[in-house]
Amino acid sequence: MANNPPSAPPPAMSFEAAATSIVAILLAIWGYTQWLRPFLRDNPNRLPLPPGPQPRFIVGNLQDLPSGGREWDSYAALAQKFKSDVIYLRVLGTSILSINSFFAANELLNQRGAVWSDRPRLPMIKELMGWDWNLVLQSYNEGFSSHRRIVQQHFQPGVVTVQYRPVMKLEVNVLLQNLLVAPTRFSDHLKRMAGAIIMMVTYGHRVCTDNDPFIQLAEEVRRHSEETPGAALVDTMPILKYLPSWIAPFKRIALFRRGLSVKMREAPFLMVREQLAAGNAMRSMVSSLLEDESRTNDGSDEELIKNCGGVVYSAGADTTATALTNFVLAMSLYPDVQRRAHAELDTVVGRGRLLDFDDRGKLPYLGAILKETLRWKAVTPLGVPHCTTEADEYRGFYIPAKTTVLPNISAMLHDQEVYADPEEFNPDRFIPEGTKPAAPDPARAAFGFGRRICPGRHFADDSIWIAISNILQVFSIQGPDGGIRKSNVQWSSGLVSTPSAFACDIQPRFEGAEHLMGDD
Ligand code: HEM
Repeated sequence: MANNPPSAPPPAMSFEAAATSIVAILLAIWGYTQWLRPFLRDNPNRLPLPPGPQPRFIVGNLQDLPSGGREWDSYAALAQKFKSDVIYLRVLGTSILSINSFFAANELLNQRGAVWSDRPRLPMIKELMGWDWNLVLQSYNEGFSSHRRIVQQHFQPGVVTVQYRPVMKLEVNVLLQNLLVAPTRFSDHLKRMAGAIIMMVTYGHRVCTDNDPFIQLAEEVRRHSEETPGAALVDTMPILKYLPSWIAPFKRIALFRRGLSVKMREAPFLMVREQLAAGNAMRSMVSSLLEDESRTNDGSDEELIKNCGGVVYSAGADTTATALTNFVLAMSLYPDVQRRAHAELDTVVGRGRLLDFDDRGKLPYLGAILKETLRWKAVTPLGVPHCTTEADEYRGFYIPAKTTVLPNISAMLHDQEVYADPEEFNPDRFIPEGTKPAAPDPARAAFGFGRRICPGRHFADDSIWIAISNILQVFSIQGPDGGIRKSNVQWSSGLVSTPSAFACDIQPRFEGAEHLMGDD
């Protein structure tokens, strides 16, 4: 038998290959510990996690995370599939809990507010885009309570009624005139009205033209915020934020948007400070805070005031304008609802004057339209994410500390058990009849929960009511010939979900209606 030649020794592993293997092993260990963490830490009784799709090794539920539009429906579908209103997902070490019923939201976010009211880290929007100053996204350790106290004080019901209602009436009158002159541009007019009210009460700035720089800035911010906070990969893998910009395009986008965040906070604030120095500032939230601050004279609160002005400006205008646009769409799709509203207005107020806040109690059907507007299409369908500060137990399930909590407001407002035929715009559901009680007020979910509940809700309620009631009093809204097909309108992702453009016809509904709209 011939001898086989001795085999060549295996080639020595190159340095690169060895390094790659070590990194891969370290990553696998990291992934494994991240994957196991919720079971190991703070879970002495080894409670199970809430129902949800089976996680995969290392990446967890990355592929199950809803994306690509209407994420609220995908979360609701997961809730149906797993027959549970709370759904647990784990993505690269981050725990996510989707809450899909008001019942669970009430038990967790309202009743256990001390633990369930923080905000998640959100590296994309807060650290890279620079929105960490914004109360809406602020954690407890980022100055939440001082910011919240100021905004709450300036938007409590007494202040809204006395100081802000006159501004709302004035700007609604401008809205009516704009709708009369250029009805097809209704969407711009609604944005302008919502922005103008906010600019006046926050900074004492009167919006006089469509080209107002602050309204345009707000619109630019809106155009660049069509992603749901927490949806970026860097939010679940914060380490990615250290990648250089040339291989991480999201960092270049974030840098551009950072500029908008700075402008939104700085520009109107500097305007008020200059006006105060010149002695011609109008009374507003920011001017009175600055005057108070100059009396105490320590200069330390300027940043706080700047932040509070910026948050009201960024949180208040877009939300209100979106609710009003949904209302216009509903009116053009449901002519019978509109006819009944017109009849109620003609009977109670007549056609001789514009209605006022005092008329509200006498107009139950209009009140029901407002509620149905907030229910039919949630303005913030996935709310703003909450975060748990410590581990908790719910219905025998273990909820890890630092879980990102997504309240599925849309699912709560479309719960078949609570609101029959939820896709239909039906204000009657809010009018009690015989022994049938009214459906629950959607405000219990639409404005969020617990310690983070929207501080602008009284203001939003008043401004939306006065706008829709005045529009209905003088105008009739119709879809274009052939009507609008509901399926043609799409709602965006993002914190605020706006409908895509649609056409409709808005005309005065009786002779002389235009004379009710006075010069402002
Ligand atoms: C239709 C109108 C509006 C809707 C549907 C709405 C909805 C919401 C929701 C769902 C939240 C999150 C609550 C939570 O985390 O549980 C929120 C927070 C907030 N809203 Fe509104 N909002 C509206 C109008 C306004 C207005 C007019 C203002 C102006 C004052 C405002 C200021 C804020 C602020 C500052 C926060 C953050 C509160 C915090 O994190 O502590 N909102 N809003």
